[in-house]
Amino acid sequence: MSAEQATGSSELAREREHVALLYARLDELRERTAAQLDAVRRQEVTGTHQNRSERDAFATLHTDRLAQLWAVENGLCFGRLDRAEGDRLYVGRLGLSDDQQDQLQVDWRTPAAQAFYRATAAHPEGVVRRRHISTRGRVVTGVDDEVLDLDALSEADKETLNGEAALLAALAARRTGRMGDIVATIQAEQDRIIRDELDGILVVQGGPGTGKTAVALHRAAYLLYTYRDRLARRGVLVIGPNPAFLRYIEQVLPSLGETDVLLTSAAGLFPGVEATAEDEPEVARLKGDLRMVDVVAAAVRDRQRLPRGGRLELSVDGDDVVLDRQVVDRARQRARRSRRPHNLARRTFVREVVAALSTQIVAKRGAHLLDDEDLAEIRAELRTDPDVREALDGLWPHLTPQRLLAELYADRGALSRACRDVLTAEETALLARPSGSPWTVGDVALLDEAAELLGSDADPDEEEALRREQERRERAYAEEVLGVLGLDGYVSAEQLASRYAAAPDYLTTAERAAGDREWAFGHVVVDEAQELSPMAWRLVMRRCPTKSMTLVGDVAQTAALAGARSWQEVLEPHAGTRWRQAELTVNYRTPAEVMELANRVLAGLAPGVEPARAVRESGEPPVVVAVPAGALAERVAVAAAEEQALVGEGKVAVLAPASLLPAVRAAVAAAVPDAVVEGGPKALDAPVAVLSVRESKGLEFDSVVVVEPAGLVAGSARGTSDLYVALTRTTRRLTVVHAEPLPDALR
Ligand SMILES: Nc1ncnc2c1ncn2[C@@H]1O[C@H](COP(=O)(O)OP(=O)(O)OP(=O)(O)O)[C@@H](O)[C@H]1O
Repeated sequence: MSAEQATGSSELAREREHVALLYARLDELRERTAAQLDAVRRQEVTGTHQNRSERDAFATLHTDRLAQLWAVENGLCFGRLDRAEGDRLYVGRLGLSDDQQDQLQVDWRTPAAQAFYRATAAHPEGVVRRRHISTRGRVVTGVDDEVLDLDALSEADKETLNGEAALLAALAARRTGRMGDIVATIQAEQDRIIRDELDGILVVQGGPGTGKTAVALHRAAYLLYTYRDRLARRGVLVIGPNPAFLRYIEQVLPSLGETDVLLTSAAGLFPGVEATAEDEPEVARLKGDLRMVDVVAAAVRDRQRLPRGGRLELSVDGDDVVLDRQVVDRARQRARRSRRPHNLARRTFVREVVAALSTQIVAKRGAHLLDDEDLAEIRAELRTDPDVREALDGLWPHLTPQRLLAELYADRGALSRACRDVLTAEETALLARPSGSPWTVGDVALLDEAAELLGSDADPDEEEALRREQERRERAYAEEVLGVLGLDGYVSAEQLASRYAAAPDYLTTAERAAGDREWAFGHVVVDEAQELSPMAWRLVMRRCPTKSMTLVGDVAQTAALAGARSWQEVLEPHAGTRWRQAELTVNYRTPAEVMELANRVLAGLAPGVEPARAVRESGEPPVVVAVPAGALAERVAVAAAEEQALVGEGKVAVLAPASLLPAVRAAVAAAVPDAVVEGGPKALDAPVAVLSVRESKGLEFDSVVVVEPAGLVAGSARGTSDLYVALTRTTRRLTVVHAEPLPDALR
């Protein structure tokens, strides 16, 4: 054994000892928290409502803490800083101290840990040595040192250096189909974004593989840690491009110890609707166009009608009454003038119509024979009369956003009235579809727009009845409690009841936020933000009135026709110039050999955009295979099988243009028995997956087979972006199979 190896192994032994101490402490805290939770749970469930709510709040607290303690099992400690003052600071997934309050390690999000990510030899920030500690399970497997200040190192310390960069080791790892966290190897330009201030809109622009997704998720964890008071109650919303992508990233935040985050795709942003379908690209573009604001508003007004034929004749309890155009028109004007949303303004409309009808009845029955009570009774009768209700529903129906939109799409007449002066006849025709069609992603923003104009979902009459019933029950319960406690006279039943009504419920913040369209999040993170349409941006802005947001994306990768071409264009209507932009410039995913090819596509696509610098080479240049047209799908299947054999436990993706997908899927399914040939979350776990480029957004694989680049380019108006996205999904190997001539950039 050389002297160097000897010091290396004694350093290893020293870190093993410290890490064992950390795990022992972790186990102790887990046991203690579990015991506390157990004790809370065993408490008697009887007692006052306040006691019960306190008990539940403690139970939630301990459960969250326990979840956090379990989430940090892997890689609990990953670094050490030796500082110029002579002390040592261990950095890990959460802060730990012993019973004497001596710090054993600090959380990676604390200000003290910042130097672990930012210190360089030029700016050492008081750090002499940075040590990366690698572990497998609970065992330390290696230490890797960077010396930032050689002068400050003692002779003995100089001899304890270990080589090999932790970052490159992390990047060379096989892909598992799930994103991992990068706490141990966050780079300085990423750290600056992660720790940027909470307020305002931060746009993170970066090429493929620059860590935008990783940075966005770590920023969410950092913000929740640093601004806990402000964010824990309101929660953080993370929006990703599709369900497969959400599956891909869902473990990152819990592994960082954060649970109060709602992850959703654009399809899930309207509570109660799961948009399962996709529109044709042209339809999606139209639904994302800001002109739809006027279309939805016109559709709502179109449901506020005058009687067909000028009058409606009704019979109320034997009395004939007439609802004519003039009466309805006056009621409609008053209701519209209230400037309240449609469903709330309906109250005014109903009141006006009922007043007019009751005047007719009073005149018939003889005004001098009726007192106020009779009048109130007539009005109540009118409100509940089935004929009157039907007439009111025809003239000013109570509407949910779903009903408004579904009925609009299915009714050519209503559609052309709503789109008149706004859309062309061809555009209007694009929106038509049969009733009962599934909701599409493009509908979500329109539903939200409609919800704003319609107001509260519940029928106001029903809502009022429900509210009264709940109040009655709360009062009855409060009276009972007062009786049992013998508190009569000290507290009134009303006071007690209002206490109950204000008591919080015990869902997590994320659970409560998920079901509430009007929930205002404390911070919103949007990944692949370039894909959102102008209509979708209106929805997103409504979810965060304080406009504290992190938007990450790449305008060179935009696939949606309604998506962004520039950040200024997207944000102008919502924030003017009040937003800031940061750039990520290093590609951690795609090897230099592949980027050389992809950057030629980028140059034609976005001439001004500086390509990201690939951080490593794989030593494996891309392979281009030309085949006769008839043999394309079979050759792709052969390539997929070969790649599967080559990457072993890793992941292979075949990315094909939509027009070729059916043939490629059939061929690959026949040649590779355990391939998954449809998109969606299942594809992540498959050794070989066949996907459209859209389905592969944001994901990465050890080996990628790109099928027919010319077909990808011709496949949509943003086809060149699709090709660029496809070429940049690989972490190691790239094969291009084509029958048509290659696009110029790839020749
Ligand atoms: N500092 C880092 N340490 C280790 N791995 C990193 C680091 N930064 C990024 N990576 C890895 O690089 C890969 C690409 O990151 P990510 O998916 O976040 O990039 P992206 O910018 O969102 O890419 P795209 O726009 O192509 O979807 C991931 O595997 C990620 O874990």
